[in-house]
Amino acid sequence: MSDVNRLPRRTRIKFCGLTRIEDVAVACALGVDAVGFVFAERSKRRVSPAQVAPLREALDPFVASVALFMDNDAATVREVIDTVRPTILQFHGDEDDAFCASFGLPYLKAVAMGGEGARADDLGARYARATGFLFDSHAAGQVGGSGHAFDWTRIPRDCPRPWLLAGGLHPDNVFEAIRATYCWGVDVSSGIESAPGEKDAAKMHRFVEAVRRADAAVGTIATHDAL
Ligand SMILES: O=C(O)c1ccccc1NCC(=O)[C@H](O)[C@H](O)COP(=O)(O)O
Repeated sequence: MSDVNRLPRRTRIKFCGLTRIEDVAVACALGVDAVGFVFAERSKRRVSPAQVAPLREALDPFVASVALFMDNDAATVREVIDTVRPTILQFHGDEDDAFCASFGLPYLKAVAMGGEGARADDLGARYARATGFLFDSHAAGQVGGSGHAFDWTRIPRDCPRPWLLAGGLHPDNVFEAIRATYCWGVDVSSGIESAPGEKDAAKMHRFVEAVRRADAAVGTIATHDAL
C-alpha cells in the first residue's frame, strides 16, 4: 500500500456531562470533537434544556453537541431537540432502534458493559439505524458517569459502526486504552472533573494531550477503503 493512502490516526474525543459555559470554552479551545449534555433523570450532571441552550450556542463550528438520555419519554427528548438543537442523540437505557430513530436525528446507542447481563451481541441488527455505539462501564439499568472502567476484552470485535470507549478513562490511562482497544473515539466525564459536572481545565488539557500522544504512537490509519 502506498503512503498516499495512509494518514495519521486521529481518535475522536467527546467530553461528557458539561454544565458550565467556561468548560465548553476550554473544550472548544482544546479541539475536542463533541461535548455531551446529560438529560437522564437520575444523573448527578443532569441539566435542563434551558440551561444548555446558551452552552450549545457557545460551541465553535464543527464541535458536535450530544444530548444524552436514559429511558426519558419522547416528549422530553423532543423538548430537548427543540430547545438545544443537538447534533446527535445518545441513548443509555432500554430504548429500541425504533424509538431512537424516531426523532429524525443521528443517534449513538450506549451499550452497558458492566454487570452480568451485558449484551453486546448483534448490535447491527438490534440497532440498524445507529450511527455508532458507545461501550460504557455501567450495568444495564444503572446510570453512567461512574468513573469505573470495564473489561475491554469484552468489546465485540465485529462492531458494525464506529464506536467510542467510555467508563473510567482519565489522563493517565487513556493512552493505554487507545493502544489496547484501537477505538474510534473516547468519551470521558469523571476523569476530567473536580466535582460532578464541573470540569477541570488542567485535566481536560492533559487528557487531550494523552490522546494525541497515543495517536502518534499507534500510528496511521489506512484510508484506501474509505476513498
Ligand atoms: O454521566 C452521567 O451522570 C450519566 C447518567 C446517566 C446515563 C449516562 C450518563 N453518562 C454517560 C457518560 O457520559 C459516560 O458514562 C461517561 O462518559 C463515562 O463516564 P466516566 O466513567 O465518568 O468517564
